[in-house]
Parts: sequence; structure tokens; C-alpha cells
Amino acid sequence: MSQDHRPQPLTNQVIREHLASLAKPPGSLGRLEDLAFELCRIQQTLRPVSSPRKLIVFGGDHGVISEGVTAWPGEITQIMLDTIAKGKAASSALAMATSTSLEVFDVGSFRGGALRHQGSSSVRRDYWMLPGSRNLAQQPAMTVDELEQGLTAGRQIAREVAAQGFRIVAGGEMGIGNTTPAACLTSLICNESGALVVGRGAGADDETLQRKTQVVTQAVERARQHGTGQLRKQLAEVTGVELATLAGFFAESSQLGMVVILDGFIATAAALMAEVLWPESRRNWIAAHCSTEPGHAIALKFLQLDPFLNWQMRLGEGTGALLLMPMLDAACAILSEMTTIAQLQTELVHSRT
Ligand SMILES: O=C(O)c1ccc[n+]([C@@H]2O[C@H](COP(=O)([O-])O)[C@@H](O)[C@H]2O)c1
Ligand SMILES: Cc1cc2nc[nH]c2cc1C
Repeated sequence: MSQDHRPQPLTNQVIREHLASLAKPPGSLGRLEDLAFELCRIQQTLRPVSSPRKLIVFGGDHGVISEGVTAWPGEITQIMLDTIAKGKAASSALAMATSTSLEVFDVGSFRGGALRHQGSSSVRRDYWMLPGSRNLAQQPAMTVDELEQGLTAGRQIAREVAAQGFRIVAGGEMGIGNTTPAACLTSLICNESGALVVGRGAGADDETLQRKTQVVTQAVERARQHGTGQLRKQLAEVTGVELATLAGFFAESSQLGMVVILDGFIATAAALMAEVLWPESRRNWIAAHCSTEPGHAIALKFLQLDPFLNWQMRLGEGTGALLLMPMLDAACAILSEMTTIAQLQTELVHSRT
């Protein structure tokens, strides 16, 4: 009889027993043990790695800003993408501090098309596809074909990153106005009211918040009219270019076996889209933190992800994901360096003889 030589999957039980066998009271490293567990489970080894790692920041603009849903002008998207690539933004600083590679893609800023063939910036524009999404208060933000193009671009970028040898990836975003489509997607997918998922984004005042809630509520109502059998049509109504690309990136990164670190509210809204399009993509995801945007906790609960940090952050750009990187190193270190309780018992016996 021929024997099956395929490697047996590493079960959750084996991982738990291994963590319990290390030289400490069982469970005493708290959430660090949960993080170590996740790395073992995803990488299917008791000696996981936390590097090499890379953050991709995806940029896009949003036609809906003409409704007055954000405190900032759209031009800031482009300026911040350049600032991140030049090493002068929060994400650049944290990527440097955590030994994480960083690449910036403009996939849909208003002016990206005009800048596409200028080689002077380190922002990549080879996947640029649209001068922003359309105003989702008035019409579908994207066509189904455009949504598909965004998803495909994100999947292609994930393949590039995997081919470069990265084992841990994070996806971040930069897009003035993008908490509006993120709130729409969260409301639509998690079946929650607009009022519960809308927040102040990058600093909306009371009036802006009220307008934004109305815009989100109405757009989601319109999207729902397509019916659940028309998922892509529903999503295209209320999404954005960087969100679509992120969704493809998250889904394909899982498919390729990389560990995916999720960032804030917008990144998680893109992850929601990936999960409904490619169910079980979430198996390779780790939620770094919970943003102060009220929709974020709702989206994470839907994905059954328990965030590791709660640092009252709401910046985006992948900053929350970057903050978790040193903790991934810590989780790998306990697994590779610690001795076992069994060893302590042996030493105890020796010390008594
Ligand atoms: O990551 C988050 O949780 C987060 C929460 C609020 C705002 N942001 C960032 O702020 C921008 C969107 O805010 P807004 O108000 O213009 O929709 C966008 O560039 C995001 O990266 C990010
Ligand atoms: C300055 C600024 C930086 C950002 N980074 C991510 N979103 C942002 C929004 C603003 C406004």
C-alpha cells in the first residue's frame, strides 16, 4: 500500500500545546501568545518569520468630496503620496523605524494621469487607472468594469510583492474623502445604518458629519436596490479606486500565503469587499488596531478579527499596521528562543539531587 507523504497540516491544537509548553505560566504572555498563534497558524510552522515585510500605500481621489463630506481639499491626496514616497510622512517614519519596505502607488488620484509619464517622483503610477471615483452621491462611483480593473491591479501588485520574497504585507491608503466610501461599504456589507458607521474622518465638523451621514445613507439605499445577486454592481456604486485595488491586493496576498496586516477603517472596508468577493480571504489576515472611526469596530467584528492595538489612531497610510511590526518580531522571538517547562522540570530534579 502506498503511503501518503504529504505534510500534515499543523493543527490549532498542536500550536496551542506548543505555546503552553514554553517556559512560562500558560497564557501569561497574553495577547502576544495570540499573535504568535496567528503567525504559526497562517505560516503553518512553529518557527514563523516576521520579515521580510512590506507596506504598500494605495492612493486615490473621490468625486464625492464635492458634496462637502471632508475637512480637506482633494489636492492633499497627491501631495501626501509624494510626501510618503519622499520619506517625510508618518508612514515613512514608522516604516523606517520598523524595518519595513514601503512602496507608494497612485492608482486613482485626480491628477495622476497627467503625472503618469513623469519619471521624477518615486510614487508609482504604472497602475493608475482613473482620475478619482465619481461622485457616489449622484451616480455609481465606478463601473463594474472599473471595479474589476482595480481588483485585478491589486492582485497583480500582490503577485509582484510575493515574487520579491516578502512574507508579511500590509496595505494602507491615502485618499481625501475615502472615509465616505469606506462607511458606505461597511454599512452595505455589515448591514448597519449609515449613522452607526459614519465618523469624522480626517476632522469633519458637526455640519460636515451630518451631510456625510445623509450621503452615505442615501447611496447605500441606492446600492441595495441592485439586490444581493448583483454584488459587483452594489460594490461599484459606493467604492473607490484605491479601495478596489486594496481589496484585490488583500485577497491575492492571502491566496499566495502571505501574512496580511490590516490597517485602519478604510483598509478594513476594502478587506470587507475582498471577503465578500473571495470568501475566506480573511484566514491570512491579522487586524493591527482599531481606529477611532466608529465603523471600524463593526467591520472587524463582521470579519471576526480581534484587533491587537487600541491606540486611538485614525491616520491611515498603513500607520496602525506598521505599529504592530515590532510585536510580530516579539512573537517570533518567543517561539524561536524560549526553552520549555519540561526543561525547567529537568533542572528542578537536578537541583534537588
Ligand atoms: O485609517 C483610519 O482609520 C482613518 C480614519 C480617518 C481618516 N483616515 C485618513 O484620512 C483620509 C480620509 O478622511 P476624510 O475625512 O477626508 O474622509 C484618508 O487619507 C485616510 O487615510 C484614516
Ligand atoms: C495631512 C493628511 C495626512 C494623511 N494621511 C492619511 N490621510 C491623511 C489626511 C491628511 C489631511
